[in-house]
Amino acid sequence: MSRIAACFADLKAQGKTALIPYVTAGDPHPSITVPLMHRMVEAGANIIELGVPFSDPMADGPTIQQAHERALVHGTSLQDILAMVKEFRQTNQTTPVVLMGYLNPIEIMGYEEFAKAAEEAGVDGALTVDLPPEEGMGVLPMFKEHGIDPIFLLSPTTPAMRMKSVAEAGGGFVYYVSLKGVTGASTLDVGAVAGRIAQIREHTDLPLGVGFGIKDAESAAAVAKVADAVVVGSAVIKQIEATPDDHAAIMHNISHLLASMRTAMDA
Ligand SMILES: O=P(O)(O)OC[C@@H](O)[C@@H](O)c1c[nH]c2ccccc12
Repeated sequence: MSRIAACFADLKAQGKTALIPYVTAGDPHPSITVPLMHRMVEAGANIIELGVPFSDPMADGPTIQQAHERALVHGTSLQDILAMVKEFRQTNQTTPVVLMGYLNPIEIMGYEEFAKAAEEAGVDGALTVDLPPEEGMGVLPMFKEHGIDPIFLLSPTTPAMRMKSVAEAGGGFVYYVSLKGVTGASTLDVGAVAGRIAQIREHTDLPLGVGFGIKDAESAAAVAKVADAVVVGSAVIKQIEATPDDHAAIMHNISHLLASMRTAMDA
């Protein structure tokens, strides 16, 4: 069983929902990323979404765009990120790590080489925003061969017919984008999300994660009632944005945010 499947099975047995924080690797400095990953697990994170910095993150709002820029200042590369995951795996063999980003850095490395290196580093999934499953024919078998679950996005505008094919092409979990727009939105209609989640469940047995616009304990708890996983990105990155030069404060504030979400989700 894959690490992601095991994680969801374990949570299901406990009647819990997965908490998935997103951080951009290398933001605000490469030295913080691995310790921050461990700290997030201690605070209650079940899966880590690790962003691969890219110069044109077109699905991201200003908060995460700036995270990419801060990480790129230090030249954080895909190779560096795989080394970070490897280091994380030295003391954590159970928490799944999903690389999250855009196709370009993977294309440059080469798909096969990436899949091999990612497997060796201990990566569990890859979410490439600009690779829709329809265009992944050459790539997806390679990912799967190396135990990398391809994670795909569904949106409020995805037609029912496509839900099934996207879910079939994917692995690990399905990521439902809660709204039309970019990351870091301030509005979240939990009622509308619940309706769409029910519809998606008719087409797949994969766990369903929801992201975009979850920013505090209250919104995390509300989404946890209808989904299998809650993804939180911009609210985490805002803690970095607040004190970019104070790593201890960043660790403390992110840990505090995630712990408050965990408590509310489990209540
Ligand atoms: O930032 P938000 O609104 O909390 O949404 C999660 C999101 O940031 C994270 O999953 C993510 C970061 N970059 C992305 C690009 C596309 C889809 C999702 C993402």
